[in-house]
Amino acid sequence: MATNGETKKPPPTPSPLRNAKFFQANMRILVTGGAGFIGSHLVDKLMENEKNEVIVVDNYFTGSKDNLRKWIGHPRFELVRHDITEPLLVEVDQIYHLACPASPIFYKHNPVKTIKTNVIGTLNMLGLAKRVGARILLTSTSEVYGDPLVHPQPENYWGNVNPIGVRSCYDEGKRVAETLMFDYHRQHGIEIRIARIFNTYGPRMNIDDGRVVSNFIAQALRGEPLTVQAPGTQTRSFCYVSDMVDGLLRLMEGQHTGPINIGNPGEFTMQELAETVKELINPDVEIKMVENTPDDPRQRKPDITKAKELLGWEPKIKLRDGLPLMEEDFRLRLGVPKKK
Ligand SMILES: NC(=O)c1ccc[n+]([C@@H]2O[C@H](COP(=O)([O-])OP(=O)(O)OC[C@H]3O[C@@H](n4cnc5c(N)ncnc54)[C@H](O)[C@@H]3O)[C@@H](O)[C@H]2O)c1
Ligand SMILES: O=c1ccn([C@@H]2O[C@H](COP(=O)(O)OP(=O)(O)O[C@H]3OC[C@@H](O)[C@H](O)[C@H]3O)[C@@H](O)[C@H]2O)c(=O)[nH]1
Repeated sequence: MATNGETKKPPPTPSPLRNAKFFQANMRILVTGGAGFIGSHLVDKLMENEKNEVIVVDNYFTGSKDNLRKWIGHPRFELVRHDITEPLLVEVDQIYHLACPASPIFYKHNPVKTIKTNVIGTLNMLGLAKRVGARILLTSTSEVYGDPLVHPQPENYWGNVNPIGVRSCYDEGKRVAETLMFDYHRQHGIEIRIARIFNTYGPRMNIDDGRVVSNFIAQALRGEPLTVQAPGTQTRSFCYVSDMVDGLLRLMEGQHTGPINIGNPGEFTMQELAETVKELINPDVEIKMVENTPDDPRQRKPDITKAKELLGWEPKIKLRDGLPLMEEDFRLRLGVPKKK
């Protein structure tokens, strides 16, 4: 009611845009680290749903705008340069929290920054989730199992991690991030989801990322020796990125907090991986044994019983089928056409 003699104004008419298609979006989703390898594939999948608006925040340490170029300028998409060690205020319904360098070379490059990203960055994202009531999913890692003494690794295995080693900024950082997620869940009722991701590969990995699959493919295409780090008998299990994204979406949409292992249980020694890459991509290339780095886990293979039972998820793409898809992307980016 106007009490001071002014004429009462009718309420403002809503903008005509309110009725436009894009304003009917009913889920606003934040993806931290969305300019990186897994993050950008996740964004592609989220953007396929016309009811999603996607906001990516990234500091471009290991990610690139190029991974998101098809979405830049799209009305349901926003890209923000932001470092998650600083607070962030955005109104969102869900948070996929991926921001963190994942390649050992990059996460060891500035270990203090890596642990800040895992601890302060995760605190900031949990603070945001609490403030706006968003559900938050953390991409944790198989590295929380350290150099595992139980094989394959189920989620109830507590791990064998060196707390003062060169990898601890990452593996202990992710363990603290998981602790923070559960403390916010128990203390503040935040809806949480934790994925423990095992080695993932696919198109868009940085060519000089330093991880084993990208190294071997780039080396094979450049005609350089494949560098197997000694002893070469250490094992890993490799999941193709589309399978990974499918697992993350099911976890976010499902009813289980996790942690849930998401990975492909096919297990290979690094020597076997090198031989497979050689056979599929360049039979003329040499395989060379080189020195390893400290605390390299000797074996790793997910027990995915929980993912199968609770999420109805299991990987579909075998290593032999995934490697050629990644080869194609690397050939384009390196300018090495396939011989006829
Ligand atoms: N790819 C794997 O094999 C694997 C395995 C286990 C866990 N993970 C986890 O999945 C997530 C994504 O991994 P990826 O392979 O896509 O790695 P990536 O390095 O390609 O992507 C990480 C992204 O986070 C961004 N980032 C890093 N620090 C940041 C900060 N402080 N603020 C804002 N942005 C920041 C990077 O610029 C990059 O775009 C990571 O959390 C990683 O720990 C990956
Ligand atoms: O050129 C290389 C690179 C690596 N390797 C070996 O390949 C194995 C895998 O190494 P990567 O650097 O690809 O990755 P890691 O398995 O050590 O860590 C990975 O797994 C868990 C995730 O959380 C991490 O983000 C991811 O990098 C290691 O045994 C390493 O010694 C080689 O033999 N040659």
